[in-house]
Amino acid sequence: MAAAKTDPSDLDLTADEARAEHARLSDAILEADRLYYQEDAPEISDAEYDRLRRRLEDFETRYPDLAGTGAASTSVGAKPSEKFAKVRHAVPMLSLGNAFDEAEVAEFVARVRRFLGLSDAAPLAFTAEPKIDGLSLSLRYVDGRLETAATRGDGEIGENVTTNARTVRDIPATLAGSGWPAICEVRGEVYLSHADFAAINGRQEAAGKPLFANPRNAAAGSLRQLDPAITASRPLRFFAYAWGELSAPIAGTQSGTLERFAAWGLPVNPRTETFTDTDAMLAHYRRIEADRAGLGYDIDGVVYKVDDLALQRRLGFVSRSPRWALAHKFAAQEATTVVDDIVINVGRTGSLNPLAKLRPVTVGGVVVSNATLHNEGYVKGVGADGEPIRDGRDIRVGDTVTVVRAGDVIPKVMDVDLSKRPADSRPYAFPEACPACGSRAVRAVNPRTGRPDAVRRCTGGLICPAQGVERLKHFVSRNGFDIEGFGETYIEVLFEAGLVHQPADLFRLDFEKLKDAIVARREALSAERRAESGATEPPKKATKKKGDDEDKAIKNLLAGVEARRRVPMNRLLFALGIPQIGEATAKALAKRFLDMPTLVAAIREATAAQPGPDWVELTAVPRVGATTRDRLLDLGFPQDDTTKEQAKEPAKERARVSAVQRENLLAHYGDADAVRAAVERAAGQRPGDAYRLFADDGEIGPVATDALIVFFSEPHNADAVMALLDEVEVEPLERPASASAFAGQTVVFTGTLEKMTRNEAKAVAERLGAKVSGSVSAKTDLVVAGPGAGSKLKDAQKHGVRVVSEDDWLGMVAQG
Ligand SMILES: NC(=O)c1ccc[n+]([C@@H]2O[C@H](COP(=O)([O-])OP(=O)(O)OC[C@H]3O[C@@H](n4cnc5c(N)ncnc54)[C@H](O)[C@@H]3O)[C@@H](O)[C@H]2O)c1
Ligand SMILES: [Zn+2]
Repeated sequence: MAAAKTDPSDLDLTADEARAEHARLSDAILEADRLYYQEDAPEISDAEYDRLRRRLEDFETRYPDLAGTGAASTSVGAKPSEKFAKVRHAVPMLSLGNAFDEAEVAEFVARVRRFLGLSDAAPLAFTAEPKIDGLSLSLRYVDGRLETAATRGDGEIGENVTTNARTVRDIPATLAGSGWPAICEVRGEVYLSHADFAAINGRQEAAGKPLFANPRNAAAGSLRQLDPAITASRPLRFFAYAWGELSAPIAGTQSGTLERFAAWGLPVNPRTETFTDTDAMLAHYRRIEADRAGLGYDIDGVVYKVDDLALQRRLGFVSRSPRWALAHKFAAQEATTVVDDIVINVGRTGSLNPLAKLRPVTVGGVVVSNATLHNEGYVKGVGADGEPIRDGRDIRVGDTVTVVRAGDVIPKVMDVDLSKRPADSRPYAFPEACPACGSRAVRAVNPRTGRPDAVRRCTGGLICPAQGVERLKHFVSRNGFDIEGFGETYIEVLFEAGLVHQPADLFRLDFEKLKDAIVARREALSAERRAESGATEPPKKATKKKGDDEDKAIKNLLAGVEARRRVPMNRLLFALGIPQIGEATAKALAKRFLDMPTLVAAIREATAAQPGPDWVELTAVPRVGATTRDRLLDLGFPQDDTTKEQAKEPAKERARVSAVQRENLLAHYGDADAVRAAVERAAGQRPGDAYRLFADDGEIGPVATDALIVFFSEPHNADAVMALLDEVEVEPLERPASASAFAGQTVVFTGTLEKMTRNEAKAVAERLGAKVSGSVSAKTDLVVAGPGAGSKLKDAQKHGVRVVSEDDWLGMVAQG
């Protein structure tokens, strides 16, 4: 096969040493396979994995006695996960032989010709197809209808993912056109676009869930789900390029088959071409490699296949792969360099993102000098609790590291070469204050695991310039202050102009300042446009008419702000954008604490009455509620809750935990002794009542309590809230009136409303229990019409729906 790249030190191994090394390689490959295929979470790079495979092959060439003796020598993929039903493939799903340079491709072509007894001059066609970096899927169509979808698994037996595959839009439920065999097994690759991958990871991050390392893992993780609703929410894509069982032949060539696939509504990769000339084929490979970053999805090479299916049959298979195909992989997108510095970027959601400043190095043709280090957990080797972090790399300034680029995703630091670590290096001290605003930065405890989150976040949400724009947009948004006219653009303009840093600033705007900022922005924009179009003449003066319109718009903005100086407490709380405080929690807080000074004082008291870490951890054990927790703290963890004798004793009886709780406690702490010790420690760390007022309220709970404490402990935030309270008047909780005369009615607003904005009108109607609709039908109960109402008014008359003026409506509302 490939030119042997044997490590010279392999040459003089004793038979025992060779066997041991062979076993080590085989184990390393099987473990990497398990992590990659079963867990969708590889721990080594693809290039590194390919090196292991290649070394195993070379080893077996060098020591023929060992050939085929390790489990990895002939394995494909990994065993199907037990989570799924199994599907036996009628035709096995194999791997592909690899080539890493052009000489190996030439060798492959020569080998095929030799095997077929063809002279160098005899024509021989190959298809060249992008090698999509996703996961392969076999779709069994019976009479044109999708019957089963299965992953590759170990090549013989795959996982049944039919329900999930049906949610993938690229996969037709029925084949289009005609002429497909009654049994038609279509194979291809499920993948994710770069854009969708980024969106999924964005959502994972927002939900505090682990991020996917790359689009392939995200695609595999999304398809291999027990809950098809999750698969359906991920925009998976599909390309067809192969087949399994067919009850009748489709075409005589690979390319002909792909054409038929396309006619049946199966997506086929548009960059597939057929070549009879090796040089032209390699030129195609280079073009695809050059276009790689712009494709929008990951590919890791080009697959060449003998086009003629009769010749494919003659060529047959070697152990893991067909003899008629070859995967020509792209040059490794990785390189080794030194970390000169580690710096922190603050993300728009306040995450402290570590970035490695690298000694510049060329990776896959691009000079790289920055690479992401993901989060604090990744940079560090051990967590605050002293436990090693699962994916923690312990990366230090001065370290020699491997940098990997995948598609157009930002380069990342993968591995540290510990043998090159300077003797005086120190673990990186991750900052505990936000570099953008100086507020404290904390790692929230994950309520599901009781462990700190891998990401550290700035707590200065209301004043942090790195997050400011996002926080302010949230503040004015519909479910927050709902300030009429304040779209995202205005917030950006005012933030950039330095007029608005924190919510209170919105209420301190005046006409002149606002106008200056808007005019400056408009002039900057038109200057930019002129520079782009190369025009040289000076800007036109704004006309009088335009100026008047602008003044009117600014007045309207200010009126929108004034209209919100009175705000229900729950809206204010939600608008602050405190992590974990959604609309429901904001309502619960407003219900319990009635006004802001009372709430702030209660949070201060709760802060002083906080529990110790062991109490918090106990609280995080799933299904252990406040009542059970307190019983445990009072009475200890029971020896055994199953014997009747013990259950009779009143104390033991009261200390009982349910079977599920017991199991969860044991799973969390390890064994009964560990639970007992933890409960004892927690008993000494109980919080005061001021804390429990929040934490034991079913609607607030410990997670929100901690988030409030973190938020209000940051003086910047507390000051910003006080500044806001100086500007606005807080009303008590906003309640939906269920018994109103409008409950359950459908109301339509039309024409120009003069006393309220559309949003306000809608909010009022909804608060009274009405449904607001955009069109008039026989089901409409009431139309509120302002001046200029048109077709909706006609519709109302047609359907005999009651029509009232805005004033009438306000009168009706006032009466309830
Ligand atoms: N990082 C790790 O720990 C790790 C572990 C295992 C595997 N891997 C990666 O997987 C590769 C080997 O695994 P493999 O056997 O799954 O893949 P392979 O590279 O040997 O190629 C076979 C696969 O290519 C895919 N493919 C994409 N486009 C194709 C096309 N047009 N025609 C045919 N096949 C196409 C199919 O899914 C097929 O199963 C490694 O080279 C490595 O990149 C990485
Ligand atoms: Zn900050």
